[in-house]
Amino acid sequence: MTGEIQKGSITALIGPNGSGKSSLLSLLCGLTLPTTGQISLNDELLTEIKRSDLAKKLALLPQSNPVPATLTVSDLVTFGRHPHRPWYKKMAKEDKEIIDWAMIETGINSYSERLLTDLSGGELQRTWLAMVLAQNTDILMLDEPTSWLDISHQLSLLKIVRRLNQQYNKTIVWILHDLNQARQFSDRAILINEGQIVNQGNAKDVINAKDISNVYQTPVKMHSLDDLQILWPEEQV
Ligand SMILES: Nc1ncnc2c1ncn2[C@@H]1O[C@H](COP(=O)(O)OP(=O)(O)OP(=O)(O)O)[C@@H](O)[C@H]1O
Repeated sequence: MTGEIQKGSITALIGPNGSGKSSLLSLLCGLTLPTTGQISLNDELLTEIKRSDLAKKLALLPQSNPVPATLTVSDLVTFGRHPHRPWYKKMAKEDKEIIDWAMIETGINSYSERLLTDLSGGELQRTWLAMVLAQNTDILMLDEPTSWLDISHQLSLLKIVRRLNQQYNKTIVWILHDLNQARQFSDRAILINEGQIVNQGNAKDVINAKDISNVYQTPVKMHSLDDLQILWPEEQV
């Protein structure tokens, strides 16, 4: 089945553990090569785009990142500029402006000189997001960006990403395990099961009780809460 990510949209990759979401994201980023099929970006085959050029078009926030002990917040965000300047060149005014912008957009500018090891989980995740943002790409790929965050920090991060999409027309592809959040914060969804795309389209259509029950092998119902519709497991303990 052919899958499509629409420019300027937020697309959620959803599916059970081990269904192939991270593998698909890795393929979309050119980190792994497809054994069959093709992936193209704006009509150009991904395999024909130089890695250094690809890094100017898309940025990936992986699922887990080791925390370098001696680095500060601004050091890490500066790494985001790497694809845009050779290691031997000093940072230009434009690099500094983009780094400052990324830190302001993610709300981390007030602690830019703190060590990464001194940050809370929520602060650290926003710092990683700022680093990815400093890469200044049109496309952001985020692998489970809200895992390990409490509900308030999850919402804060989801809102930052949605603002980046709406204000700067960033194309977002993210993996989210919370199906209600995926439904609420994404325009589109791709439902994956056992390495296959089961359904794709408008997030509100794809994330429906019937398909989710089937794919996750867990009966769920859709409930209305004010104007919000939420999925809830049918069986309560
Ligand atoms: N490097 C690899 N070599 C071999 N098999 C792999 C490799 N990476 C992942 N897999 C397998 O591919 C399948 C899909 O894994 P993947 O990590 O893409 O799933 P996922 O949907 O992202 O899962 P989760 O929600 O648990 O993160 C799994 O069965 C996994 O064991």
